[in-house]
Amino acid sequence: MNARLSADRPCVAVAYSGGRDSSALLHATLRAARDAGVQVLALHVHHGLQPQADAWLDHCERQCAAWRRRGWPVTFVSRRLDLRPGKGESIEAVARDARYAALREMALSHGANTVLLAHHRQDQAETFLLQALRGAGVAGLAGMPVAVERDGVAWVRPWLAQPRAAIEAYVRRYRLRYVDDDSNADARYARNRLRLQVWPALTQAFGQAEAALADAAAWAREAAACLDELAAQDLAVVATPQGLQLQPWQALGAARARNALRAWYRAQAGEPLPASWVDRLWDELPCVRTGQWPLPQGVLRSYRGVLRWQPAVAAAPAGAPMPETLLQVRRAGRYELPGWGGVLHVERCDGCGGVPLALLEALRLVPRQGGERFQAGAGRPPRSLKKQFQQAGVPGWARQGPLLYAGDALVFVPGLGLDARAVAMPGRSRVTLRWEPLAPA
Ligand SMILES: Nc1ncnc2c1ncn2[C@@H]1O[C@H](COP(=O)(O)OP(=O)(O)OP(=O)(O)O)[C@@H](O)[C@H]1O
Repeated sequence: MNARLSADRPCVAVAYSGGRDSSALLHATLRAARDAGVQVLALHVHHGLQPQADAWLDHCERQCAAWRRRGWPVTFVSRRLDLRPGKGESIEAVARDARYAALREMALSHGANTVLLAHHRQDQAETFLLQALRGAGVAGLAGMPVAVERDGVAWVRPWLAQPRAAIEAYVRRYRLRYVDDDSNADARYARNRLRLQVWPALTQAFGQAEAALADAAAWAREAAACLDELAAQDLAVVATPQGLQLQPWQALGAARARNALRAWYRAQAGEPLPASWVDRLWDELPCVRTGQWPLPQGVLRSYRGVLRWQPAVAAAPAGAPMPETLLQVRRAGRYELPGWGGVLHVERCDGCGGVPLALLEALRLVPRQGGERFQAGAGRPPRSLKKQFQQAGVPGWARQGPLLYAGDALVFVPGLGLDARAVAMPGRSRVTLRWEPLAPA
């Protein structure tokens, strides 16, 4: 049942599993939408994991059809998933990610950019407890946000402050029909063990547990926001485009420095730094002048008081690629050189030095062999590469890229830049070069 949505009426989506909570939320949303002239999309995801999933989809579709016959503004949309978790992947996590992706895709393709989820106060309290039992920090203890914008969709949990009992009362009051998910009794899942074995005892001994734990999550959320702000202020001082400046970073003191490190790493690597790594780096960085710490997504390297992040390159499909020996550059852009483990960036710079673009038409890419001489600036003598690297403070691992020659003329050295003799060459359409090394996967 996929009635057409009218383009000129606002539209909101509800993630409708068919369970008690989302059935109540969809019902309440429809009652409000009916009078407000809003259309409602009921989005159902069939995970394809349990034998009953077909019956749940069927129930949801029929329930929406019944509401629609009553004149309620609902449109049912569903998506079947074909989940194939990789080795060692948690099926719960794979299903959750795929569910959110499917909900997003269904909502956006039907013109809704807000999706309502039926999480309530007990869900939030449980999340807080589960995070605490995993030893989470404040960001984890903060639990779920009431509203968050992600990938073009506003995910909203209008009932996050509602006690579970209020939703049960609503379901009784309107005699709503819903499906029961048997997997909720599966004790392999931590949330189910908490719900079945711990929650009844906890609430019996502490009557206010649900409200108190949800309040604690709200405090943690506020604290996490303060820590993010503090990290941003500290990083404005101790982080530069080169990396984290270790001396001022240590001077922040343990708590602030570790908080800043976590935020800096997240910004660099796009994922959180595990707590054990924060401890390790805090212990080791002050004692090591030059060091490297390989992580799954790349490598952290310290050199001359600066901590840098080098992301890993994607693994080559078959064996390591051979270093490229020739490169034709006819326009500005990004030239990937997997054999050299990096990317050459060619950027236009008319009127600001640089080398003529025409010089780069047939570049030779050559490894260091010793004895090369590089001229760092106009009027300065060419000197050995080794001396130039030392003087410029280029760490050993950043000296690995290819030397670029036009004929026999050295044009560019990763870490040092353009040779002044090439810069002196006449020609229009000038460009600068930049080498971005990528760590091996
Ligand atoms: N298969 C699904 N299809 C659509 N939305 C879903 C699905 N599963 C979960 N959701 C949405 O995510 C919310 C949280 O899901 P979760 O499984 O944690 O809760 P639940 O207690 O099973 O909720 P409900 O009682 O509504 O099924 C649900 O209330 C619903 O809004």
